[in-house]
Amino acid sequence: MSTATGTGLYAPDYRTDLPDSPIPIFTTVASYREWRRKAAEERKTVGFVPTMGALHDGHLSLVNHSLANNDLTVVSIFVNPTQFAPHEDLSTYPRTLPRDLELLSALSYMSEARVNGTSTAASARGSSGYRTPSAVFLPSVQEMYPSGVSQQVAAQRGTFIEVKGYDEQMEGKSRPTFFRGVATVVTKLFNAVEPTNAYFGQKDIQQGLLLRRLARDLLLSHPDSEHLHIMPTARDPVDELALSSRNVNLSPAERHFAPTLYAALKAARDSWEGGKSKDDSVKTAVQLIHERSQEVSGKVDVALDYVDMNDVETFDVVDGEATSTVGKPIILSGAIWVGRTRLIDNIILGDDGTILD
Ligand SMILES: Nc1ncnc2c1ncn2[C@@H]1O[C@H](COP(=O)(O)OP(=O)(O)OP(=O)(O)O)[C@@H](O)[C@H]1O
Ligand SMILES: CC(C)(CO)[C@@H](O)C(=O)[O-]
Ligand code: BAL
Repeated sequence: MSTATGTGLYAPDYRTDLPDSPIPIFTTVASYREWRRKAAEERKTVGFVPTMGALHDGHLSLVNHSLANNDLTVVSIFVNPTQFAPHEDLSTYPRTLPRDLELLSALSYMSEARVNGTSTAASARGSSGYRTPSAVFLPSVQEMYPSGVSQQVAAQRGTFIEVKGYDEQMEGKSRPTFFRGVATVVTKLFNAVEPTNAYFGQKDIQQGLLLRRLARDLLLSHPDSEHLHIMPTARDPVDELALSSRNVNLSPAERHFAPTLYAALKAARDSWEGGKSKDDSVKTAVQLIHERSQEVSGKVDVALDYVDMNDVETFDVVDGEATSTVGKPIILSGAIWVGRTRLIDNIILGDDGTILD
């Protein structure tokens, strides 16, 4: 696999060196559109799971949701340079395409028609009743950014999308150019892929909600905001660490510590649901992270980025002493550095059924 060193963007050129895969791979927008046109002629629904690769069971849970609810399922793998700040980990972001393709190829969903033993299988693959991922979209950096690309906002040229007022809290506060990059690339991916439904993970809750707003504000139809689904976070079955591509970068000691973030959020949730103020609830989480980091001092470097509670609609920070917001959905989220790996997680307090699918 060659590296497009000329761009300095650590972009493998998959068009020249593609691993074998039983799933059709489209490396250009034109070739994908040809396939998409046929799907439209056949009136097939298309589910879409955008990813940056290094797939894990969290991604696969999104793909399984798509397989269950659409005739066809497209997965994109694109490590988007513009959502990484210049000092962030674009160069070391895990890239595991051959394994990603193997994992996707092993997925299979038995459609209801097959389960019920009827012969009217609404299947994506002939009449067998089994649905498997239909296509992998693997665009190049050059095609995704025809006007050129830079991680430095000041040096960027061409069209970028910003979702004003919703990209500066929580993750946006720590990563001020992150959502500009995400909103831009996802708009491009939506334009190329033209999905009926798109699937995102709760682990990146601000991203999912911001993209719903983008779909609404830009009057998108593929997908419209109601077809942009946010699915629950998949976790390690034993210690509940949120699955994440970057977890592979954790040392054994760091991996052991990593579930502390979710434990801290759960402690804050219990405090809040027990009637304590927002300030006290957040303090409970921060205290737990602090105590556990003392226990591993000298072995694991831990740095708290933030723990906060934000309104699910406006993303405004919940008023410090208020308990009057109980009953209204709130994002309780946090980020910590464990060694050189930044972990994020969240819990929705009082989800009223409008946030997660
Ligand atoms: N544990 C998870 N459960 C459900 N969805 C997830 C999980 N982790 C990631 N996703 C979702 O998968 C999609 C692609 O995410 P991405 O490729 O960035 O993986 P990631 O694990 O979030 O990587 P990173 O290490 O960058 O956080 C996003 O919609 C993301 O929210
Ligand atoms: C949505 C996304 C694929 C855009 O690059 C990325 O932010 C991610 O994987 O969460
Ligand atoms: N899932 C979030 C991708 C990122 O951190 O860049």
